[in-house]
Amino acid sequence: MAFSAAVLHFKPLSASRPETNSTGRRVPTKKAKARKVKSRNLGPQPPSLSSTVEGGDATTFTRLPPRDDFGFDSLASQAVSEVIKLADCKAPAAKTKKVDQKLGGKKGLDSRKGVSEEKLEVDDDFDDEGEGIVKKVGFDYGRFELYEVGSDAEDDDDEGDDNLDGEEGLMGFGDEEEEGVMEKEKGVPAVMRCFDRAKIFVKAGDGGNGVVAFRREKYVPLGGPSGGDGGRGGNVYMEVDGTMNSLLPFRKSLHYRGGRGSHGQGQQKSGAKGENVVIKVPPGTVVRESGGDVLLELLHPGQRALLLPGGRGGRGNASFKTGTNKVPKIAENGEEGLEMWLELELKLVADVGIIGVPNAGKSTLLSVISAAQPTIANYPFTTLLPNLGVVSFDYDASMVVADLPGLLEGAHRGFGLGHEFLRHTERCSVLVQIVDGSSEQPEYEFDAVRLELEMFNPELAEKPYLVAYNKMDLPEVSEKWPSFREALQARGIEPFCMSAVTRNGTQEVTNAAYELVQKNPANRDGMKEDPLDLNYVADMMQKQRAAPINEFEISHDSSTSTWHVEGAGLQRFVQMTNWRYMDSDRRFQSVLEACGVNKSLKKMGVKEGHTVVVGGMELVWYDSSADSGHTSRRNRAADSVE
Ligand SMILES: Nc1nc2c(ncn2[C@@H]2O[C@H](COP(=O)(O)OP(=O)(O)OP(=O)(O)O)[C@@H](O)[C@H]2O)c(=O)[nH]1
Ligand SMILES: [Mg+2]
Repeated sequence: MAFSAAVLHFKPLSASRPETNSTGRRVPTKKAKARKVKSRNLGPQPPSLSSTVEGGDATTFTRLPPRDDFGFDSLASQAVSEVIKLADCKAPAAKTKKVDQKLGGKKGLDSRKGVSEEKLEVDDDFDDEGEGIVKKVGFDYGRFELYEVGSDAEDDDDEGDDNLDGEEGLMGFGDEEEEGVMEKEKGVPAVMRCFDRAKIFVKAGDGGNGVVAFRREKYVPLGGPSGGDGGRGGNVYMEVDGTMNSLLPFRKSLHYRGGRGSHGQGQQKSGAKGENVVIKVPPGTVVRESGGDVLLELLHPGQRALLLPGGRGGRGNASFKTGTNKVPKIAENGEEGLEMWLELELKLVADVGIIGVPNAGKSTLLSVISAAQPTIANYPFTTLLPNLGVVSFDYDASMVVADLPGLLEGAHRGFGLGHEFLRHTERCSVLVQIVDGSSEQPEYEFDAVRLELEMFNPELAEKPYLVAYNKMDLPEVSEKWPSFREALQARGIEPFCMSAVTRNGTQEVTNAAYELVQKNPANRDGMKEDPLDLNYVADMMQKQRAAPINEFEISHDSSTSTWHVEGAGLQRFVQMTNWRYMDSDRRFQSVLEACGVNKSLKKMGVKEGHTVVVGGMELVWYDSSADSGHTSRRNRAADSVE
């Protein structure tokens, strides 16, 4: 019980050390009770739920006080917070489901039935207006312009009219229209929104606690400390799974937590490691910290990145044995695992992207040049989610081709399937633009799609591309081919013609696309760019966490006479301090002294009785140079123990 007077400046309020007598039994005192009532909880509490519960198993060898000394009130409060956490987790999921159902039901864009319902509703009211637009913009999208009218009519009539105004429709858009864009995106069915975006919560496992134990064996007197270390918490990994092609699985599972490390045991047994969590994502996934920067881009199947390392296991008392302290009664809590919210975004990784207005024959082309079997039908927006196909050539070469959903005027502002899929073209090295030969004015259609690309992202318009005029098997289409060809040749573009249905000319288009892919290694390389160190995120986190303990900041609130000492290293030290053990207090004091906290506080003018908050732990300052000096403090300390 000999406390070093020179270091005892603080007395922890929020986690009082259990009072014990020389046999290790707890002797409750009035003072101890009073202190318990006074204690305040700020931030993370040093004694954790599991340390109290699970650590109990290992205490058969120890001189720990009985559990009820320090357990139940904190246990109860922890249990409650656990329940709240679970409820919190469920709430957003339930909410999302409701919203999804609502949107799916109303807009009905994700089913064929929904599409026809929407059209019927709109056809009666807006038929005339619809035709007007078609003439103004100069090409016929068939009936799909009615989506715009329908969704606008529902949300905001005026805005809908603006958007349908031909000239403005392509170029002009002000703030009001920008707001409209947001509304448009909300109208996209959930399955499409979740196809390439997700938000998830990840948490690495907490480390297990170390324990205090002593060797008890016949014929081995004074066996010495034998408390084992806690096990490491489970890591969180992210791995690219080549068989996945969307982020839809994340709609249902939002939370990913590494397993907790087991606590140490007597006889120097270390706890087992916590279970790792591996989050599978499709190739082309971009990982961002929620609302922050890009952390990772995962492109190739099999790539595995360590995102969050599990918390370190706390050391048992066997690790604290020194020449001067052969019976250490101290062990650490396991380190808490890091946690964060992540935003995932999927950008398709394909060599060639097939773009064009709805119904142009994009899916038909993919189906004839690759083994992919996308849905093909004679109505716009058959393709809602991109399809990927691998085109193999005779000479052991292949390329990945993506059939993207139809683009229409205003797509850059979110119309039609808008932003959702323009983004996918960003990763393609080469674009193949299919022009629907059966449309009234194919040249206008060609221009409109190019304009949309440019408006969304000028870099897209600069990508190498080729033009394929489709549906040549129809007589009226082949009639228009010479004029279309001339129009494009006049602008220095040499278009291809083909019939996707009869496969005439498709081979030429694929060969030309492959040549373009080969000629543009820059794009291809850019796409396959690998971050060399996939564990960079974990390293960064680890670095932040391992901040030196002597790096801290002190702020003073004079109205409440409170001093706040903040630093990542200190915070971690406080979290890992297990206040149940007798020597923890002493170690805590000496660390504060050694890392310069006491000195800095004295310099800044801390006075006896002031509150000092260190890493969420609230303490009261006792001045060592006060009248009665060391002796009185020693007495006070002795009082509280005996
Ligand atoms: N006659 C003829 N019809 C074609 C040709 N290519 C496609 N079609 C037809 O055009 C319609 C639309 O074809 P899709 O391949 O679904 O068109 P898409 O561009 O994928 O359409 P979305 O997915 O809605 O954007 C289908 O009925 C096809 O049979 C062609 O070369 N000739
Ligand atoms: Mg399609």
